[in-house]
Amino acid sequence: MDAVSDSPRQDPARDASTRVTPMMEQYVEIKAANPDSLLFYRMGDFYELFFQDAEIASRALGIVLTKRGKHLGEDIPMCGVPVERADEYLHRLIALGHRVAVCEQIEDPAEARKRGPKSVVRRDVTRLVTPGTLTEDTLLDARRNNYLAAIARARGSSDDSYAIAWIDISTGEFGVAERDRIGLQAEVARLAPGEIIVSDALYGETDWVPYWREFRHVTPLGRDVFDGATAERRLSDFFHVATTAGFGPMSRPELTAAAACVTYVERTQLGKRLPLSPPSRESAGAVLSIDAATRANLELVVTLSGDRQGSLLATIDRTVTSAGSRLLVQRLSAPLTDVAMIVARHDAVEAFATHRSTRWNLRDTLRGCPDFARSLSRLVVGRGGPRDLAAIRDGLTTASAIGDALGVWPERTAEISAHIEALAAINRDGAAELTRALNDDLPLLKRDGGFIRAAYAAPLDELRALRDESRRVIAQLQAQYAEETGVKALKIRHNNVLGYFVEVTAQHADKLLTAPLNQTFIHRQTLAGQVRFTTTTLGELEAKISTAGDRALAIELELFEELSSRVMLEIDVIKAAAQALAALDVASALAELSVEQRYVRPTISDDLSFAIAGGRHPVVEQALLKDSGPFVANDCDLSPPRDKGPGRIWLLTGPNMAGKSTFLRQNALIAVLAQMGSFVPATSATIGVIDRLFSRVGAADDLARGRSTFMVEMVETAAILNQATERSLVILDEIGRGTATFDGLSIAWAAIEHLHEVNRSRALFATHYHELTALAARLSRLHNATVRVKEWQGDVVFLHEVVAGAADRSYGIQVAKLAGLPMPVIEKAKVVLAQLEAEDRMSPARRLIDDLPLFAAVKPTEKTASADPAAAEIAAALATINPDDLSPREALEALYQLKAKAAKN
Ligand SMILES: Nc1ncnc2c1ncn2[C@@H]1O[C@H](COP(=O)(O)OP(=O)(O)OP(=O)(O)O)[C@@H](O)[C@H]1O
Repeated sequence: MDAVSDSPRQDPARDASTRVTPMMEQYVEIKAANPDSLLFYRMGDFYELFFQDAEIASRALGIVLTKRGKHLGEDIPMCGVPVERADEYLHRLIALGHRVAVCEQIEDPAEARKRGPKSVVRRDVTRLVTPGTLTEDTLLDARRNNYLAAIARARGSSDDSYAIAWIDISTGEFGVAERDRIGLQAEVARLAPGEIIVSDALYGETDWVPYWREFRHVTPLGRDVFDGATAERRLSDFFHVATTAGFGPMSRPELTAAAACVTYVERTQLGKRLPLSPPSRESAGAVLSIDAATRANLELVVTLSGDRQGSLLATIDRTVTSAGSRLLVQRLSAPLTDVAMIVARHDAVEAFATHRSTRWNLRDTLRGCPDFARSLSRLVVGRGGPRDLAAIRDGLTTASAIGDALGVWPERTAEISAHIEALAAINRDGAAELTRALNDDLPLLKRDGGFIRAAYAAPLDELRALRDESRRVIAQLQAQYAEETGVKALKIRHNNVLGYFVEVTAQHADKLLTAPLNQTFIHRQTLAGQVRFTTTTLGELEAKISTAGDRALAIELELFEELSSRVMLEIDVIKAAAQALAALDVASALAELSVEQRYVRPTISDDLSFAIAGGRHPVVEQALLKDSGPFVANDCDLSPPRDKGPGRIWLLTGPNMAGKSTFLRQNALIAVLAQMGSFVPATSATIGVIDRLFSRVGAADDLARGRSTFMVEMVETAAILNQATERSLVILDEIGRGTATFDGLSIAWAAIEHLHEVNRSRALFATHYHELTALAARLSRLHNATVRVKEWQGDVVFLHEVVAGAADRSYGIQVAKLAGLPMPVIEKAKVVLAQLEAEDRMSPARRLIDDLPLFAAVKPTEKTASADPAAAEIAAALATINPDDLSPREALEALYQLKAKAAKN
């Protein structure tokens, strides 16, 4: 967006000969200080936009573009939005990628008038609105965190390292982590920030430009924000601490990213100190790493088309509060890897699952609990209203009630007890004070008044009585005037221009305009049908009413500040209580889900087991329930054979539409659910903790980055083969499908061997290349599985049962028939297929599978390794390699060396 001052016609300072109105002078000065934001300039009940801002906003918002006077001889384009609807317009502008500077009147217009008739009301920008720094409920999704993320880089001699810091200013959450480039991108995918800030330098780097393009809101910022040298000081200043050491050790890029976040937040909130928690450092490996492609493919929190509906999240979300819903998203996005922590979460879910009445009571109580963490943040930045205080009151009351109820629950687990402790720390007097102070029905804005309960503050009661009394007197006065004038229809009315006035219809006006009544009634205004008057008594009454009203409001506003500052004193306790309630909501919601959907508690272990009995796909199962029928449960066992060595790979073949992709995904989803602390859709599940989850399922062109479908597929496959470890779970669906048959087959073949021999991950591999099933004879941990179908009168019937063995054919033509391809096409296809199958018996691919020695170029299987000296040498070399310590380049180098060794022998 161009700055207004960039345009010569908009900068009056450049033409000293031209006189500029004082208001325009003020506008231009403020706009010049905020060149990259649209300026909402407050004028009475409107925010006005001028010049280029007006043109942009009128187009974006579909509002009328008008003119207001002249500037340097040209019309000034202008458009405006009413103050009470500003949030709605802000939302739309932010969503379109604009930033908005909100400029308020910071003094009473009466003060300005005192300085002279031509003085302009003082104005200043009170807030910069950007996508990552929103606090208003109307601008936020209640069920998702809205993160601002800062990315900082530290140049290394071999590899650069990166840090990401993230803040949700509406809840105060603050996290930081250091990662390599791939890990960083995985974190960004997990957090899905509303806005990313980066240094100008990193933003402009050719290598990074395509990545930034994937996001709607990336804000490049100057060196001062990303300066590593001042980072520690800026961070400790923000938290008013002498040093950041108390936050735990942080690397230089982490400090830089964290400091960039707080500096940006301070800038956009113009110095207001938000109630941020100190940065909590997330070490690599603490959570299950899921790269962006896998996250998208598995549709964890949104579907591939970006909707919540249809995602795993939507399927499992039974939370009853917004804060609970947000925590569920966080947990689903970052499953744990620590066995004890996962087990503690399962304990809590089990306790609530087995005790129905406790669960139901808890959920009932939580249902009425407002989103008080967000109210707290609004109060701190001075954007809170009476309803936010009420939310704190109700939140604290709920928290105390739940703390009391669960505090005496004999079945509470260690994790539940920790939450109860947080609830017990609440100062109950605070909630009681708010209850005494606040009315039941509250206005949205504090300036509307009327939110303090009667009998809470004596001076307020007196003023209100005076105001109300005067109103009664007005009603009496109206009756008295009607009597005196004989005009029954005489009314006393009020508007903002005249204040209180006497109104009669035109036909009675003469009476009041002539003696003797004109002694009392002073003419003010004549309209088409009515004539308006005032009287001395009415004027006096009006003054009384308005001063009483103003003074009452002033007292209410004072009390509001007093109550808010009392709340601020307890900020940490209130935040901890909100978090505890969210965690209890999640645990009881997952319990509700497990009972409702027959999920079971998984066994989590430290080994490499992965044994699912009767597993179901959570999303497909619920979708099928609604329309077609029951979901067929299937087993999956990738545990190491005889419980030794690495896990297995299942090679899944089967006709189209049989359910291969569903099976692959369901096992990945079961792992995610288990490690996030949920029960799982199965009859039993044992899972050795997975460090990284990879999936390559389906792909679309990535035209934005100039990649074809096949290229995307290969990039994702390369990432898996370069990074997966023995602890990883890999899901590969139809590798090689996007290219010519032989190329595809060869790539799929080599990928399976690599997975088996080098990555040694637990893996599921679905393919249409039935030739690959022959590999099971040579790869000891490769297991063939297929999805059963029945042929019935020339048609195919899908049984969706996964059994040991290999599929013999694809039934593609039968599926095509089901899809409604015209009969002549089907018949012709059958003829072509018969011909091809006859030739295929002689095909080079067949011969290759039969002839090619599978392990000519790779390490032999572990079974024979010890007997063969060459194999032993390679095994010894391999033993010195720790894949986790290798960069992709080093891994490739190591692989070349191993191949060279194998070739030499
Ligand atoms: N276990 C199951 N029980 C019941 N229905 C299932 C099951 N698995 C899959 N289905 C149904 O079959 C449909 C096809 O499944 P899926 O897409 O997994 O097949 P596929 O074998 O991967 O097909 P293709 O090879 O054509 O990609 C699903 O949309 C679902 O409705």
